[in-house]
Parts: sequence; C-alpha cells; structure tokens
Amino acid sequence: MTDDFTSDTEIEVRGLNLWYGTNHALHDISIDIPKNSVTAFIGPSGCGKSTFLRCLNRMNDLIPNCRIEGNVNINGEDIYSKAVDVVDLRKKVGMVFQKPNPFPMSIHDNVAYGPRIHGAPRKEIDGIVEYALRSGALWDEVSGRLNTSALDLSGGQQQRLCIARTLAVKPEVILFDEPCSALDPISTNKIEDLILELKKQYTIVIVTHNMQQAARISDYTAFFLLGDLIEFGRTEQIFESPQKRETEDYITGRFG
Ligand SMILES: Nc1ncnc2c1ncn2[C@@H]1O[C@H](COP(=O)(O)OP(=O)(O)OP(=O)(O)O)[C@@H](O)[C@H]1O
Repeated sequence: MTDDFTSDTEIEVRGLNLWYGTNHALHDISIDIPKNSVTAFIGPSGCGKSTFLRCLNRMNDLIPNCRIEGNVNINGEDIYSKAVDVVDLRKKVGMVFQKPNPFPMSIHDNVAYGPRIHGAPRKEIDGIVEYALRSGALWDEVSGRLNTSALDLSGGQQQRLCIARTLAVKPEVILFDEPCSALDPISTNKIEDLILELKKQYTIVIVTHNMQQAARISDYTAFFLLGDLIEFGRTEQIFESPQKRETEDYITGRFG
C-alpha cells in the first residue's frame, strides 16, 4: 500500500479498531501518513473519517464507552502508551475543528493561551503571538487590534486565528476536521493556501467532504467506507486511477 512513498512516515497506524459501545466503527485500520505532506480523509457521511482523525490525538478518550485497540505511533512514539501525557500529545498533534471556536478573549490572548499554559517565558509571549499570527496568515489583518475580542473577527479570520493558536505551541502534526465547511469560498481559498504553506513545516491531515478540495490540496488521499479504509495512495492515483471499485464509484459520484 505504501511502497511508492518516498517521504518519511510521521504517523504509523497498525490494526486500529474502535467501538462506540457495541458499534464497531473502525475496522482494522493500518496506514502510514508521510511527514510534511497533506493527507485527506474522504468518504461518505458516517464512514468514520472524523472518528479516525480523533484517534490521532486521543480526542476519543473524552467519549464515554469508546474503546480502541491497535497501535498509533507518531514519530516513533506509541501515543496510547500509559506513559503518554495527553496534554503534551495534543500540543504535538494540534487540531482545528469544523466550526471556528475562538475563546471569548482578545486576539492576543487566544494565541498566547497555549504557550502560557505550557510555561513559555513571559518576555517571549509577544514574539510567539506575532510568529503564530504571521504563520496563520492573519497578522496583517489584526496587528493593529490585538487587544480586541476575537469574537469580532469574521468566520474566516476566526478559523485562521484557531490555526494560529494551534501553531503557537509548535506542533508537529495538525489535524483539520472539515475546517472550511462553515466558510465562504474566499475564506476557504485562504485556508487552502495556508494549508499548502504549512505543509512545508508540519504534517497535515484533513477530513473533507469536498472532493475538489481534497484534489486541490492533498498529496495523499485515504478513502473510507463503513469503517473500513478502502484505499490509500497518492491523490492523483486515487482520483485518476483508483484500484478499488468502491473508490471509483465514490469519486465518480455514483454514491455518497
Ligand atoms: N461520539 C460518538 N458516540 C457514538 N457514536 C459515534 C460518535 N461519533 C461518531 N459515532 C458513530 O461512528 C460512526 C462514524 O462516525 P464519524 O462521525 O466518524 O463519521 P464521518 O465519516 O466523520 O461522518 P461525517 O462525514 O458525517 O462527519 C457513525 O456510525 C457514528 O454514528
């Protein structure tokens, strides 16, 4: 499945199964997600994309009755090991959600929040905030109003703020769960450009319903169906010459 991959692996998943109570939602998933690239998870509603994404930073730990078996190694570390501190893990593996969720505080404090709780020295905070807002492609729009409420930003700006907030703690991986589904086309475009820029430094995984978006921005695509990973490969291959009938049916719009 991964023979032709030239990049190094960042996330290695082996035999991952997940149950919500008696609902066996993910079946024996194995995948190698390469470093410094964009990997898209696609598939019809309810196929397990978001569930699988959440396995990559243990967000499913918060869900009662959720049981996971299998291995997830990120940069060689078994993230389900008892020794792992989930707060540190989520610093290393950041997440951006469907709906922008800035904290009800200033733009500056939203970005400073993570570095502060992780103990960044006070004199470094402003520099980190500027760095993260620049990297989140938001600095030019907000540099004159850092102390105003983040809730006054537009939806697209709020989403870039959430990305900046994630970048402020210097993650290795950023997980995006449908980050553009609440945004207009112009804001979507900005987020897509930003993701393409960010992959130079970070490993990106994105769940998207939008196949054009997957085709535009991802290097690799994984197609899920009913809790199974049906096919994973380079995005051009998945879209132009899928190996599995189910992938082809989905890509060509025959179902889903
Ligand atoms: N918190 C939860 N508790 C119980 N079952 C859940 C939970 N979240 C998801 N599920 C179930 O797990 C399965 C996979 O859902 P998931 O949301 O991961 O799919 P998805 O492909 O991301 O769907 P969508 O594209 O609609 O967001 C579904 O059967 C869903 O009902």
